[in-house]
Amino acid sequence: MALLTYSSTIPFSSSSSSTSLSSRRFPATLFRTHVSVPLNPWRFRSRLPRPHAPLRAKATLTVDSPATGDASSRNGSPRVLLQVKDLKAVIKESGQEILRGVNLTIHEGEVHAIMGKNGSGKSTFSKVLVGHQDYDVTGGSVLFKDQNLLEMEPEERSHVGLFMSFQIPVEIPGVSNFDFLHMAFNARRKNHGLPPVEPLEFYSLVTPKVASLNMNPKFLDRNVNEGFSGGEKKRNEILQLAVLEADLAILDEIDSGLDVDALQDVANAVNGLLTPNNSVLIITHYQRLLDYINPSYVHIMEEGMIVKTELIAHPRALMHHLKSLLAVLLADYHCPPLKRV
Ligand SMILES: Nc1ncnc2c1ncn2[C@@H]1O[C@H](COP(=O)(O)OP(=O)(O)OP(=O)(O)O)[C@@H](O)[C@H]1O
Repeated sequence: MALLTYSSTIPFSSSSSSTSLSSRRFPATLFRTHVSVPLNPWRFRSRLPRPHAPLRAKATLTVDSPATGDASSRNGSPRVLLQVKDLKAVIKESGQEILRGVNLTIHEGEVHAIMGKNGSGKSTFSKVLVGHQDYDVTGGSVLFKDQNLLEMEPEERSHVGLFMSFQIPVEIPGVSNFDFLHMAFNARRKNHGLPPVEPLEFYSLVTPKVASLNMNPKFLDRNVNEGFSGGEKKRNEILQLAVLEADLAILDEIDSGLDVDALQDVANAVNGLLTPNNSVLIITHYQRLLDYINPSYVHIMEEGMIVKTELIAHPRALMHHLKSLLAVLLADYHCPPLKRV
């Protein structure tokens, strides 16, 4: 396949640990990036059948991305949802340092994946984000939608739109799935100043989501996760995510223990949840989930730090990056934002 290779400077907002460039003005926010885009052979040989999979191009960053990002203030640029700077955390009991300066910026509309060896700190990072009691934060900052996440209780974090799946989902004896989802849904509405939704109306909202996950509707009557298989628990978590419509979903190893069919259902459901206004952070050991959910960025974690970030320029993500670039250029040259015509 022919390759069109070009070098360009694009703003890169996701971060790694070793740089802390200012993102205030345009020259400082630009990073030399080499992008290899496979030319689309189907365009020139239109009689050939089209492949089902989208063409993917990989961009290799030659300069680390900045720890900071200020895109929310730029005209038309995707809003920064999560901004983690130099985050350090220890295990409360032993004082052992696990996170040694994590930097990560996630904009709305992006899918980020964190990969890394066993024990590199991936799950600790996600648990620290949701405020797990086992860890103490010893340095750095975390802003979620411009609010200091580290000052919030775990429950508040979910109310402001952070959702996390668990490697081992919890069982809640005596509470049906339906009641649990209904309660969580109304709690979120209350947090947004909206009136509660009655059970009947909620039922009509939730059943299409159950169907889209290839789940039996009877499943709603069963107690939360009680007696569920591993795959059912994972689907149930994605159902919770779909119902709660989180702004940022952290999916910690949702692929572990799933067979191919369940993996596809879960991946399809996650893809179906993505909008230009929310984001997903996937934590995984395996590439296989990323074959079904296209990440915008893949980060590699080692010894409690993100040591490498790769931009995956599949068509949807590429559009997102181009939009960011345009917004940065317009803002720096004091142009009004582009309008749809
Ligand atoms: N609550 C805890 N108590 C004791 N040790 C812990 C705790 N949490 C994390 N650790 C240790 O911190 C290190 C990082 O663990 P973490 O679960 O974050 O790694 P991971 O990258 O998610 O690994 P895996 O891919 O195996 O899930 C490991 O050595 C682990 O044993």
